[in-house]
Amino acid sequence: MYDVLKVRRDFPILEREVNGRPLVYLDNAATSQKPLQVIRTLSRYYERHNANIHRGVHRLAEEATGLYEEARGKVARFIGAPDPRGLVFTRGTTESINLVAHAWGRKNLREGDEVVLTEAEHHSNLVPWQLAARDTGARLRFIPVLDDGTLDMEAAEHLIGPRTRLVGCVHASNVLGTVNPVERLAELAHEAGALMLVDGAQSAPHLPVDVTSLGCDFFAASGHKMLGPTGVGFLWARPELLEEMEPFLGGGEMIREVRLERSTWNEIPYKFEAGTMNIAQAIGLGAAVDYLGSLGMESVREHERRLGAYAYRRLAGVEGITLYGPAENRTGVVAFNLPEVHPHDLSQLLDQEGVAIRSGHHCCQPLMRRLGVVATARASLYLYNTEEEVEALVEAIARAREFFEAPA
Ligand SMILES: Cc1ncc(COP(=O)(O)O)c(CN[C@@H]2CONC2=O)c1O
Repeated sequence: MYDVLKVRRDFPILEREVNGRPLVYLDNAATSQKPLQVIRTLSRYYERHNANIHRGVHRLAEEATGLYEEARGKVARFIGAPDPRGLVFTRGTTESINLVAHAWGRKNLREGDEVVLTEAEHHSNLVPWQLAARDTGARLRFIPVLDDGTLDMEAAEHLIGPRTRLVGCVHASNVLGTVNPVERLAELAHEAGALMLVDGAQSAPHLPVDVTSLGCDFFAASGHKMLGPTGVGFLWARPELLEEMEPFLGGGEMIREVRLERSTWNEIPYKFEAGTMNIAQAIGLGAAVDYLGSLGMESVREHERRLGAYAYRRLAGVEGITLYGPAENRTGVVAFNLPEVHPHDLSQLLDQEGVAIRSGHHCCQPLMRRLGVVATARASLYLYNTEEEVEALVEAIARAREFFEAPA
């Protein structure tokens, strides 16, 4: 394990006050804070190495290209990808999944084919497939969520069958905190001759990920949720799939030869990196991966498992509260509701006390309907949060209730 207080000194924003109170940042599922090592990497790149990449023949361009491709290798190794050619930089999870739905989906889905998703998907692993199904005549099927927040795997075994062409599943839910059995879903998908896509937005920052042992064919994640800057994420795919897929975006870099009527494509992964990429952000993500590697993802996972269980236990002691998701095998995401306080009102009152959580549907409206609510409050912990911050949350909730119960 690592020294959390020592780690916190790497995150200057955690020293902030908000509304006259120490910031208690518990909205990490939305975006994480950034360590000085990432911030300084971005500054140093712009101060000393900034140039456009790949085509330039001058020293600066060579340095920038080297840093960018070094970042690709770091991220590939971080997720256990054997070949960095399968690592495509994107803007984030949303763009990564849209790339698959367009560049693989439009080419391979036909009338009557099925894409199996779950009731717990974030809109970015649902809407792209709705659009692909609309355009190809394919049909979407959904693995139900059980009352305890886990997936109905018996139903999954019946839903995944000879018509299935792709199974897509969120690895760790941004609402329920559930870590889903994507390895088993990948087995079921492959037995049916289908591919497996994992939405890793909430797992890559929080769990050790090895795409080979997961058995998936596509893995998508966002840099800003794993200590990196906004504007960068990645899609990992088995290189042979990328070779077969059509380009997603057309333009510079992704071409080999361009004629007026038609063009040929660059090799992977560049076929999928059209135009000037978010160079500095990708290099910043490489620094974020270095930082996470210095802590060790097993240690990050263990810290969040313990702190998440502590938060779940302390919140369960709040009278009348409804907690969503399983008590075990969860990340540090805890969604909850109080009977008499709307989550938006609660989060505003907590903000008055310096406590930052999120309220709303969390881009999971179908899951909100499954839970029988319109919205929830959500605290989401990360590697730098502490038990004292969980206590601050519980105390701020108690004061918010007093505010609403106080006679007018
Ligand atoms: C499970 C999951 N998938 C995909 C995304 C989309 O990621 P990008 O926005 O980086 O493309 C998110 C974002 N999480 C949302 C964002 O804010 N709060 C959340 O829970 C997510 O939690």
